[in-house]
Amino acid sequence: MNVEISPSQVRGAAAAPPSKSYTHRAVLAAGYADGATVRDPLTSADIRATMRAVEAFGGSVAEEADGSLEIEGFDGRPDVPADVIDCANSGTTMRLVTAAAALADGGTVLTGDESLRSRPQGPLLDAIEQLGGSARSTRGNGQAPLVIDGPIAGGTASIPGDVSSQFISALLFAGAATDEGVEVDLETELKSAPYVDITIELLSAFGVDARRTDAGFAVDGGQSYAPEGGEYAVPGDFSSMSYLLAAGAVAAEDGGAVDVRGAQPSAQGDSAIVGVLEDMGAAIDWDRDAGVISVERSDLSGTTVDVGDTPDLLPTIAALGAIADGDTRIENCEHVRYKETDRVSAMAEELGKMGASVTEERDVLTIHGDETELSGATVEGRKDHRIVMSLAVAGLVADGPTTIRGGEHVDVSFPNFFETIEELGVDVVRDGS
Ligand SMILES: O=C(O)C1=C[C@@H](OP(=O)(O)O)[C@@H](O)[C@H](O)C1
Ligand SMILES: C=C(OP(=O)(O)O)C(=O)O
Repeated sequence: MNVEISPSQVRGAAAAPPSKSYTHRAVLAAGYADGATVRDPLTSADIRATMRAVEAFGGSVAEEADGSLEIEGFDGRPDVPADVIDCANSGTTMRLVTAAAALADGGTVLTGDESLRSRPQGPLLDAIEQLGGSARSTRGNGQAPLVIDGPIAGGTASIPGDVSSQFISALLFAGAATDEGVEVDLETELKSAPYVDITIELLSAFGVDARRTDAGFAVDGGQSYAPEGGEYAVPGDFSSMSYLLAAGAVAAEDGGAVDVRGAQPSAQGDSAIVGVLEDMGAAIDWDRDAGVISVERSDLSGTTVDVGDTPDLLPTIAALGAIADGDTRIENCEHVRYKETDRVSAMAEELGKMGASVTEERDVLTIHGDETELSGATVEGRKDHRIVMSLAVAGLVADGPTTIRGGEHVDVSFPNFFETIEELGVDVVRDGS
């Protein structure tokens, strides 16, 4: 689907979708449990991949009329799946489910779409081997399709921390259900660290204790998953909010504001978007008790941001940088190249098509706002939800309409993104409709 965004002003209130990271974890944790109710879940393509995995392991997932999920679990011992598990476009699913598969008494085969089959899995496969399982990439290149044979008993695994934090989250989830527990020793500095904090917070809500150690992380074995009261409620998603807040900061109508609801504090590192916008000069206010962030249109200036902890914010910050005055330097971003697409190159090239002046280095992306006049263009969403949504923000203030190819990929994390921005006042035209 092509989506055309015309320069627009925005105003009013919007609800953030529920967090993708928390929903994946809650669905899988309910699977590890005897069962649980997950309230306010995100329903999206990536989450459906995790639901399919829970079912493949012998659980069941039913969506209730109020949107909550009634999940029957596999109680710490996954069945050997009757078929290949298709993780589609979801890295979180593939990593968390690979480690769960290592608990099954037999083999599991995991695959995904072309993008997911190009993303790194090798360090997690090595870790499973260190824990006594067998784990291999069918092509021997560290990428899916993957074949995992369990069960593992637990032990110590060392792993690099700078490829994906999801490997560590996966080992903590599975480690709690092993006999011996799992210690994860980090071989390098940890990137995307707040996502492991999300894991520890979620595990704790399910009665599972995991902790930081001097060497990395550890979880005792023999623990049972059970959320208090049998249910868990998912908070709002700050990565998704970043597009709405950015839209308000660049295009709120004079005297008006954009209010984003669902912004209760949690372990999400991407709440850093509020500070980034503040640093760029946005008039932004976060009422943490009410869970509402209000932002007004402001003249933005460039800033320097380290995205080591917040890789998913890179596309949003790059779009903001193309609108701001001066240089915006996005540092520590090499791991952002291992996502649905290489997002560092993708943003450099697609914003470039709109007239942005950008310098791309391996670990740094600099957008030269002073040398940039954004004009409408046809841009490629790269089958990547975050590239699509960020380019839509840039399109709000470009000179003329911007056509984004592949708009349907927002289905991965924010299925009603275009409806939401339309309600805020954005002129959106889908496929000539
Ligand atoms: O654990 C998670 O929920 C996620 C971790 C991050 O990935 P990496 O740890 O691979 O950087 C992030 O980019 C992804 O969108 C979600
Ligand atoms: C990288 C992302 O997710 P995943 O790793 O689950 O594919 C994302 O949502 O930006």
